Amino acid sequence: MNEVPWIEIIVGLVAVASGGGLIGWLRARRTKDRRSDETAGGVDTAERPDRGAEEITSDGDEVGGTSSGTVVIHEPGEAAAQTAPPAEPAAEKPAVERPAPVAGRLVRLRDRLARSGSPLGARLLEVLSRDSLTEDDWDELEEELLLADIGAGPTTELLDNLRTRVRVLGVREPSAVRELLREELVALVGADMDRSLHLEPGSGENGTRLPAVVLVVGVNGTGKTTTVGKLARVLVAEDKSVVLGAADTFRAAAADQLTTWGARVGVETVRSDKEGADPASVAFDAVARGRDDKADVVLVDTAGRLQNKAGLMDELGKIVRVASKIAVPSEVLLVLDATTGQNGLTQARVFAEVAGVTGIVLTKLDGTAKGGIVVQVQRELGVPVKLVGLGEGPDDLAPFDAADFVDGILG
Ligand SMILES: Nc1nc2c(ncn2[C@@H]2O[C@H](COP(=O)(O)OP(=O)(O)OP(=O)(O)O)[C@@H](O)[C@H]2O)c(=O)[nH]1
Repeated sequence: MNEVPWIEIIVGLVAVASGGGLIGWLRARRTKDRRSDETAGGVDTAERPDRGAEEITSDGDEVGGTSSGTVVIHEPGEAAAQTAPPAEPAAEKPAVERPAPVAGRLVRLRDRLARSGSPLGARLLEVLSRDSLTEDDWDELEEELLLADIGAGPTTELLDNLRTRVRVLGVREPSAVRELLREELVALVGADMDRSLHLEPGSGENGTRLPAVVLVVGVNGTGKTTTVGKLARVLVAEDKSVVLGAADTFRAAAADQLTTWGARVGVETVRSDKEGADPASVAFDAVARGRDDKADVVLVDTAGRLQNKAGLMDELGKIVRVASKIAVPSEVLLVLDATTGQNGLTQARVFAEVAGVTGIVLTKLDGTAKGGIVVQVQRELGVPVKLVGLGEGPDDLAPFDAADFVDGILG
C-alpha cells in the first residue's frame, strides 16, 4: 500500500487555507520593493541632503511617480537662474545729457533776484521816482548802493554823474530817470571789458595741437567744483571736447563730485586714487590726457585752502608750473561767493596776487541783493567778471554781460 504523504497533505491544506494571504504577502512585498526603487527616482540618494523644500518644484508632488523626470532639484544658483528674471545687462552707461543752450541764461537773474528779496534796482527806482529829489533822497540812494556792495568810490561816481544828468536834462518822469540810472550802472559795471574766455588751442613741439588749459581757483566753499562742472556743460553745449582734472585732492569727495558732473555730459575726469595726492601731478596728468585725446579744453579744479599766502603760492604756483610743461593755462578763473561781500574781496586779493587771475566767476548771485560786488571786485582786482552762478542747477552758470546784468538787477 502506498504510504500517505502526510507531511505534504498538511502543507497542502495549510496552503489552500491561507493561499490568498500568502500571495497577498508576496505581492505586497514585491510592490514595496518596487516603490522603494521608484521613490529613489534613479537619483543617487547621496544628493538628497541638498534638496531644500523651496528647491523642489510643484512637480515634486510626483515623487514616486513615473520616470519622466518631473522631479527637479535645483542648485541654489540654478534655481535663481530659472526663476528670476533675466539678469540686468552689466553696468549700463547713464544717458549723456545735453546741456541747455548758453545764450540768454543771464535773463534768469531777474527771476532769481526777485525770489531772493528786494532787488537793488527796485529800491533805487523807488527813491528816484519821488516828485522832487531832496538831499535826503540822494543820501538814501547812496546808502542803498553802499549796502549793495558797490563800494564807496563807485557809489560817489555814479551818484555824481546821475545828479548832474538829472539836473542838466531836467528829467522827471520815472521811466526817463530809470534809463539814466541804467546807463550809469552799465558804465560802472563796464560794458566794454573783454569778458570772453580765452580758449584758443596752443601749439606744442612739432606743431602738436594743445588744449586750452583753464585753472579754477578760490577759497573752499565758494563753488569751485560746482563751477568747473557747470563750465564743462557750457563748453559741451558749445560743442567743445573737454577733460576735467580733479586737482582738489584735499577733499576726497571733490573728485567724486567732479567725476559725476563730467559723467553727466560724457566728459572724462582725471583724478588720483590717493587722498592728499600731489595736486600738481593730477593737473599734469589731466593736461597730458587732454593733449593725447586732442581735447579742446582741460578744466582743472583746485583745493585752494587759504592756510597762508606762502602755502597757497607754493601749491598754485606748482600747479601752474607743472601744467605749463605741456600747456600754459590760458585762463585762471577765481571763484568768488557773491554773498560773502567784503570778506570775499580780501580773499580775492590774495588769490589775485598769487595765481595771476585772468577772470572772475561770481557764484551765488541768486542768493544776494548785493550784486554791486561785481563792480567792486573788478575795480579792486582789475580783472573782469566773466561768468556768474545763478543757482544750484546744472545749467545755472551764465556768461556775464554788463547790460543784461543791469537789466536783471533793475527788475
Ligand atoms: N545758490 C547757489 N549755490 C551755489 C552756486 N554755486 C555753487 N553753489 C553751491 O555752493 C556749495 C559749495 O560748492 P562747491 O562747488 O562744493 O564748493 P568748492 O569751492 O568746490 O568747495 P571745496 O571743494 O570745499 O573747496 C554747493 O552746495 C553748491 O551747490 C550758485 O551759483 N548759486
